[in-house]
Amino acid sequence: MADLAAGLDSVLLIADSYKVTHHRQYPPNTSIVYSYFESRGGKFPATCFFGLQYILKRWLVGQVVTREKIEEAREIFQLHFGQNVFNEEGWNYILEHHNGYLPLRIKAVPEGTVVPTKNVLFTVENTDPKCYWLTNYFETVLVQAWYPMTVATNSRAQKEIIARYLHETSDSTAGLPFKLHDFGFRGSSSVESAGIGGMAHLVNFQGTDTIAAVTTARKFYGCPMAGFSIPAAEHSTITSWGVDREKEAFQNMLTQFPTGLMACVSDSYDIWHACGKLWGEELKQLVEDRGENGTLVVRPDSGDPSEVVIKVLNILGEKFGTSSNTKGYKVLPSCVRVIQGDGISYETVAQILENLKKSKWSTDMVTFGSGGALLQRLDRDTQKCAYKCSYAVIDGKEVSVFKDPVTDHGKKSKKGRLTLECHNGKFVTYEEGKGDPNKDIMQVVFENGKLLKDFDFAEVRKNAEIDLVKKKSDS
Ligand SMILES: O=C1OCCC/C1=C\Nc1ccccc1
Repeated sequence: MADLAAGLDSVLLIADSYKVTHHRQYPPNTSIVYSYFESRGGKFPATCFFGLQYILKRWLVGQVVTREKIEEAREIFQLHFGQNVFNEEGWNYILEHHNGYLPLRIKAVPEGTVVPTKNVLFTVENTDPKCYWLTNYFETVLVQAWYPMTVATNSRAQKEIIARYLHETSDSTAGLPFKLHDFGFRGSSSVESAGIGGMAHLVNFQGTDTIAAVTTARKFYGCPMAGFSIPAAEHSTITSWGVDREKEAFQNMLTQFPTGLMACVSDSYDIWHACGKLWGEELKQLVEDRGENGTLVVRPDSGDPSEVVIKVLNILGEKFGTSSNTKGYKVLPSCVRVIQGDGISYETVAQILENLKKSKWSTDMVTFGSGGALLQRLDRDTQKCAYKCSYAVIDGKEVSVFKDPVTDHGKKSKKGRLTLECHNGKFVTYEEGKGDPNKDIMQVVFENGKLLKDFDFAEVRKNAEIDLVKKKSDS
């Protein structure tokens, strides 16, 4: 019996089923199919392009077509369709004439680039006229780039909000990279997607608890350590001491981690008592005497985020004292801070920061954690990501290809060969080959099975930087 477990790593088996039947459906003598990927619009006006390189390296680069995979696919598709629709000849041709390398050319905007929606982001075409059917075979896995780019876009939008409030209410934006911590590992749909999405968040920030994100960045973007975390409690490590020993549990955290940052979830029973009596009185001296850079980060984890964060700050301010920064906002001594990791999303973070500002607290006193909203509560429609054929060569004649549904002209697709150019800082997509290929921002990143451009994470982060941080004038 064939090995039933195989197949989960075969490039022949990562397409939607119907694509297996598409080689028979194009016009006779089709020699080129050229398609493009865009964000047609959606929640954010611009998309931070990220994650194509992961897909290329994970699935398409190298000698990905083998005799075994062809045999296996033939067997699986015979069972799956109950008839012979598999393009064995086509795949054998790739194996025999291209030595298992995929004869495709992919041009893409540099990873991390922020591009207004409705612009081309990458193009795909076959480089061997016999393999016209290959371009759209890989739509399925290439369109999955929607996920990392949408996470990066959503995460970046929150960075802009936090940066604005930091700029308005604190002495420095230096802490910005650690202001939104990834809490999303458990709420992700799989370890792989947590790695991809967690890595996308790290394009914009440096705080994460999603270990898969740093391992994925190491493997696919050459980044030895893309994100950082600190010693932190969870409810079990506090509640296991019993309701009458929360103080002992807190004291243990202070003695086990005597220097640096340490976070302690403090809402197991009564956060007001925890802040006012335990941290603010009985353990106050220990908190203030912690070693160099010793900072206790109090973590509420329930209640209305706006109300709770401000009330926690007010109690801690009462107990540990406050001073005023150069912008006139309240700051706590460096030995204590707050992290709010419950209910944080693009929709709520602005409101919480506005309430903080109204209460005259510096944004620098708080860090945020975000889980499901950061890595999971998004879909392909958030940025309306789509892949469409815009050009073909049939019987040796070039043709523009498009759709324009009478039932939704928002789904109208672009025509012809596309280039993306930048004119006085504005991105413009040229259709019908009317652009200047020498000015195309899109670069060939993949050709005939080889990765031609390997982005490292630092380059991606630089491309994705937000304006406020770019302007040196604001420090
Ligand atoms: O609450 C959580 O849910 C799930 C993910 C991790 C997590 C908290 N971690 C943490 C890290 C650094 C400072 C504070 C908390």
